[in-house]
Amino acid sequence: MNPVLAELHDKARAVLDPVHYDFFAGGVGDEIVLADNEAAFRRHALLPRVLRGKGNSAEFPVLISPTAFHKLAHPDGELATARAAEGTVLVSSMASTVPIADVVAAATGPVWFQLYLQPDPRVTEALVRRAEQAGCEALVVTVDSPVFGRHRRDIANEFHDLPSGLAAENMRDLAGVAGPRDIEMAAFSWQDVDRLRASTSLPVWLKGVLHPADAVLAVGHGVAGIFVSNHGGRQLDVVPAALDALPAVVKAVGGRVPLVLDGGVRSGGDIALALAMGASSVGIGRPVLWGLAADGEAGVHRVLGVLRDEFEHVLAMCGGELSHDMVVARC
Ligand SMILES: Cc1cc2nc3c(=O)[nH]c(=O)nc-3n(C[C@H](O)[C@H](O)[C@H](O)COP(=O)(O)O)c2cc1C
Ligand SMILES: CCCCCCC(=O)C(=O)O
Repeated sequence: MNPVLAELHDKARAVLDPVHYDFFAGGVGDEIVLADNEAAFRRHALLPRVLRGKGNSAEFPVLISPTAFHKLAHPDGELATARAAEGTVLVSSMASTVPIADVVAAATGPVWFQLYLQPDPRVTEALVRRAEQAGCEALVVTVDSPVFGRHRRDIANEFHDLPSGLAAENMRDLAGVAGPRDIEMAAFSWQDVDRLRASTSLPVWLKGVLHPADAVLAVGHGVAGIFVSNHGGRQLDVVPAALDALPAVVKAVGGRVPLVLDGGVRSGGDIALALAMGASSVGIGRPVLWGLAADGEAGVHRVLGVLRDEFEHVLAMCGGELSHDMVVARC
């Protein structure tokens, strides 16, 4: 891990309420997948190419993945994250503690809205209208959560509710219910994706696809792109690391839509590996939360800055381009 990210993580652990630290840090079950997401990067290496006469001209291929409840990390919450995002796409969680309109107003770059489809279609519809009116540029539908993940740390800590004064602000005053509604998890189908696409002109991405057959279905159902993700090891503890699931999805999709690799990315080298293995970009979750908890907007800015700097350095060292033939197993 980049040492600046490690330092921010240590500071976040020190300043956060331990219950909230566990909510952010924890995963499902025995946290095998949580650990494996990072370990998978250590199982691969890059063979750099030389004498290509190319530098580090690529765009910064990093998105901020959606994470809930930023005001648990810092009083400025998602406003600080949005201000720090600086041109990087911010995927704002439906479970944000700041309303989406205020997140977009504070942002310096594009904001996409992460959506859990809701059993009451009127609630989903109202959320989509809210995201559109706020100026979000895409919807990211999280499809890996038919039920809540079972997080042992949260169960042991009896962490069930937000502290008083905090709420999932996007859930306020929807479909006839005054005040914030609960976010509900439920099983949906491809028809629900079709219905959502028909209801909006925004591009619709799916987040939480691991099986290549689902990736092919997603392309067939007209999605704009796919997050290859196991939700940062928070949903099911028997799945592969996100990076290990990537190659089959890359092969199945064959370049028809962009793929975001999300889970365990902690350095510029990790970003380069994911790109060489076929991702178009990567998503980062917890490092942003550590930066936010440690130092608010400046902390998130620092996280993005060190990743940008490290990625550019690695890319220059690799001859300015990354391709699948450069990836080898680490012995
Ligand atoms: C505290 C926390 C809250 C999260 N909240 C959401 C969420 O509201 N919606 C969602 O789709 N994913 C959510 N995720 C998953 C992230 O979007 C992302 O997939 C994951 O954090 C990536 O792994 P990483 O933390 O190793 O970078 C959350 C993850 C964490 C750690
Ligand atoms: C009670 C609302 C929970 C929002 C889901 C947040 C999430 O996805 C997570 O991983 O945590």
